[in-house]
Amino acid sequence: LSPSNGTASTALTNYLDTQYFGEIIIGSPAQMFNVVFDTGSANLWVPSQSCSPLYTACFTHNRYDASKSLTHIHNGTGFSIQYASGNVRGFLSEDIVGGIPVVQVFAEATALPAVPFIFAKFDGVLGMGYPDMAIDGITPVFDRIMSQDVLKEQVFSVYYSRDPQRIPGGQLLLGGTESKYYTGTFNYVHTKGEGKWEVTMKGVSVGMETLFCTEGCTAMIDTGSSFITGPASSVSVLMRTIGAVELAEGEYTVNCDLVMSLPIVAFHLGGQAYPLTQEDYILRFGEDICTVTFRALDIPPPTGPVWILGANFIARYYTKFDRRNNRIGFAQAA
Ligand SMILES: CCc1nc(N)nc(N)c1-c1ccc2c(c1)N(CCCOC)[C@H](c1ccccc1)CC2
Repeated sequence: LSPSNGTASTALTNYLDTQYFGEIIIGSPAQMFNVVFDTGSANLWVPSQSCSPLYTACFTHNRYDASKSLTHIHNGTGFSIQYASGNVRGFLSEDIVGGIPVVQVFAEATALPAVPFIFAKFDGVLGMGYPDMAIDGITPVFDRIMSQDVLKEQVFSVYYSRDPQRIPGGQLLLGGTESKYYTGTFNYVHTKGEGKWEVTMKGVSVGMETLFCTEGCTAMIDTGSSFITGPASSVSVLMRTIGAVELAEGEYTVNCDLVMSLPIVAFHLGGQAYPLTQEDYILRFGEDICTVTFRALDIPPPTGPVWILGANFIARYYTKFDRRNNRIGFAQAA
């Protein structure tokens, strides 16, 4: 993250269109980590040198070694965070983070469950959510950067490529938008104003019919999720409508020969429809396995019920997260 004309850009790696992450450095001398820049959470954590080697997932990732950093400041407060796909426990530390030097309180993870972190191609997570979402009331990285007044705009934009071979696999741009990653203009939707990257969705349509969320519902725009998730009741009907079969818990596949005949699924946000074609919501693993990138996921109140629009949505719609105006902008991704 090196600020130039009031913006700072980080290239992202795209792993199989399902994981997108970029590099940050922590401490002096610099220790490098791959992290997901995650709008669904608001804390920074990386695996810790003091994570027991019994946790295979720690063993197979870069670990922060406090004893090797001259700028490390001890904290030691307990930390635990819950994601839809797994949770992480550890303790707090403080050190210099990133190219834009911010002194940041972050968590050293000492308990990293093998499922799912053994599948993570990244080491840790850098939450890009609002401060209200931050565990232990820690000021998030982006808030610390905003308070340095180095950014042209108090926004950040996310490009996720739709082809794992494409270089770069994506981009996080702090302070503005990158014109080469979108076409047309931005349509904006205001956040629900509860300190989350959440908006009111007006409906989910399959083909010409609005079948779900017909009375309105909540959608989280989540750069940390691979897929689109929705309430199990809606997603199971959606899957039956497109002829998908449930493979594992909440996971669906379709016969690859039928992919061409699949309907358009559209998400109605802020007076605009955001359609996904079968190319956008089918992942082809090899010749004959076509998985649907919608997952059934019931998130209990008060957080849920909520639809989560993840990487496969963002790959189609270049997304601008606007903290100045508490709104999210979408444009056709290039
Ligand atoms: C980024 C943190 C996070 N933040 C939010 N808001 N939601 C969720 N679900 C995650 C999360 C936690 C853990 C893992 C994850 C995602 N993964 C997906 C990366 C998505 O990269 C964009 C990978 C994966 C592989 C196999 C099966 C399930 C998941 C590794 C494990």
